[in-house]
Formats: sequence, structure tokens, C-alpha cells
Amino acid sequence: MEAYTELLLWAGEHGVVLNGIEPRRIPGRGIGIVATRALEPGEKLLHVPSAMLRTMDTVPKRISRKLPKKMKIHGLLAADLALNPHPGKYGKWNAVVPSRADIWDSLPLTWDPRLSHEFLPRAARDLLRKQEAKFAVDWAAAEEAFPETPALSRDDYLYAWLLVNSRTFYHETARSLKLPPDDRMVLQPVADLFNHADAGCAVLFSAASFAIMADRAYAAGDEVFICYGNHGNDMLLAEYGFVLASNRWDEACLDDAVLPALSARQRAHLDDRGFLGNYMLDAATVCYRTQVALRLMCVPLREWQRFVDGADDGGKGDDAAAQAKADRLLASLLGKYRETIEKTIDTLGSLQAGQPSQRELLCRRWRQIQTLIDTTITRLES
Ligand SMILES: C[S@@+](CC[C@H](N)C(=O)[O-])C[C@H]1O[C@@H](n2cnc3c(N)ncnc32)[C@H](O)[C@@H]1O
Repeated sequence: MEAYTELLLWAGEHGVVLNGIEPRRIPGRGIGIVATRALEPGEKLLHVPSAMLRTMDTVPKRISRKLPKKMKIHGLLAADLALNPHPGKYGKWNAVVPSRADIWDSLPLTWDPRLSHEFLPRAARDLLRKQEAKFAVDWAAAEEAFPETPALSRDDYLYAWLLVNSRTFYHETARSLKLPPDDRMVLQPVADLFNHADAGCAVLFSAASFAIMADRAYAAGDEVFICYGNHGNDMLLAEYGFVLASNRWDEACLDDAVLPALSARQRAHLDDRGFLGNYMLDAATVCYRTQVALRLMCVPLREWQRFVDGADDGGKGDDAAAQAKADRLLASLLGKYRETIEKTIDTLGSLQAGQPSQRELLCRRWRQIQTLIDTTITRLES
């Protein structure tokens, strides 16, 4: 019997209701949720009573009391999961979460740093560094709080911490509203088996329950998704360990293409005006920050300042000429960046660090970035 069959029996006894859906193993996506019959838009597919949530209030006092008062809910829930003080209570739920091997395989925070630090695209790497810093704070507190034998190991805590990172839902209560938004997170059974797509079912909550409602019609056998947020693939890679083949929210960071082309003076000007770095493009647009940096490389300083201040050129047509110059410059920078990416992909092909599946995931991500760049070059040159 699949572990999720037992989970459903246990959840059903506690008021969780599934309507027209069931969990199933899905190649490449672990467990997911599929429609067992035709579903209508707006149908309520899942009901989870609030009593089933794991929140800051369900972390036993003997755990929370030992941890710093200001510890984030992420770190608290991770300690609760790792120490597992009530194996009977949550045993059926714990049995369905991805294995430690699955988490180690997919999530960059556990990867060989030679791979994650040198080969993740910049946006994913920046997120990873933030995660590393957050984890270091939480782990330092947990390690100090639970030194007894058998001690809580770093890997036990990291595994739990990453499960929390990839499985929590936003939830408000009168109490959590007094806390920052990143402290309003809860774990909920069964709902945490929905996989992500760039558009998906609505997730609603009230004081009494969570509900998931069909966003559109589904045929029997279709996988039913929720949307974890309007995330690009670098975010999904760093935080959830996968990338979508098709993602309307995808974008790429151009800092490695644009920053090296700037002189020290130009960097200083951009920094002064708050425009240094964080240059992004998506399939349809290049961001305004990138335009500001390109303009600086294409026009005299006075003219650039007028551009940054939002002043037009009084109809003289200089602006169109400057934009054409900026577009040509961008196409050339992107062409060079594309070659660098090609070399990165080649290097990944012969690298020994990390697991083959991790290197393959990185190559897939770099190819997606190349496609975004190619689309932009074609647009700029047409
Ligand atoms: C909230 S869980 C969803 C259920 C999960 N598949 C499981 O087996 O328990 C989030 C994790 O599911 C996987 N996942 C979610 N959506 C995915 C997708 N579209 N493609 C591949 N993996 C996905 C990722 O491993 C992610 O970290």
C-alpha cells in the first residue's frame, strides 16, 4: 500500500475532505494530485480544518522554550519536524514527504558548493546565499538548544528545514498578523502534495479551514496544480529544486552581461542613482534598470541624467536614436553572454562535482536562459 493511502485514511478521520482528486506518483515530480473525474471550475477540491495545521502553536513548549524567542517560524517548525517529539501523531504525514535522498538530490542548499556556488545562474545563487545565511542563524540556535545525546545533527535539521521551506503555506490568524509576513507560515497535510504550475487552483483560508478550488475544468487523470507564486525558474530552482519547462513568469538576470561592460565611473554614477545591478529580462521586455545602464554607455552624461529624470528630448528625435544605439549595444552584450553560457554548459558536461542529475538540472536552466536571450536578440534586431 502506498504511504499516501494511509495518510488519506488518517486525514479523513480528522476532517480532511478530498473531492474528485487523489494523490499519485508522477514521474519527475514525486507525488502530485490528479483528478479522479471531470472537475468543474470553482469546485472545492480539498478541505483541511485548521486543527490539522502545524503552526507555531503546535510546536511543543519543551521545544519552543529552548529556542530563542525571536526565532522565525521556519526554524521552529524545522526543529519540531527534526526532533519529531510526537511520532504517533504525525507518523502517517511524515511517511509521505520526500526522502532525505530526494531533498539532497534536488535542493541546491545541500549540493557540493563547487557546483552551487560556481554554476548556479546569478539570480538563483543570490537566493541561495540568503538561504545559507538564514539557515546558519536557525541552525546555530537549534544546535545550542539541543546538544544532548543523541544530539540533533546538522543534516537532520537541514532536511527538516528544507521540507519546511518547500511545503509551507501562508496563513493569517489574529496572533500571526502581529508578526512579519514570513512568520505567518503553516504546514498542512495533503495540500502539501499539490505540485506547482505557473497558474493553478486557488488556495483560500479562513480561521476555520483551508480550501483549494478548481481554477478551470480538468479531465479525469489530469494533474491538478496550485501556483506557489509568480516565480521565475531561478527562484523555483533555488527554493524548490526544479524548473518549469514553460513558465510565464520566467526571467533572467543580466548582471553578468552588463556589469563587466561598465567603467568604474559609470558604475559610480549608476550606484549614486540606485541603478547599479539587478538587471533583468523576460520573454517580452528588458527592465528599465537595464535601459538606464545601457543609456549611460551610449549617450553623454547630461543626456543620461535627463533620461533618468524622465525628461523627454522635446521631440528632437534624439531619444529614438539613443534607444536604437542602446538596443544595438544590448544585442552585442547578450551575444557575448550567450557564448559564456555555452562555455558554462560545456564545462558542466565534463565536471565531476555534484550528481549527474544536478548538473543536468543546471544545464537545463542555462539553456532556458539562452532561449530568453535569443528571443530578446531576435526582437532587438528585427
Ligand atoms: C509542496 S511539495 C509538492 C509535493 C511533492 N511533489 C511531494 O512529492 O511531496 C513541493 C515539491 O514538489 C516538487 N514539485 C512541485 N512542483 C513541481 C513541478 N512542477 N515539477 C517538478 N517538481 C515539482 C518539488 O520537489 C518541490 O520542492
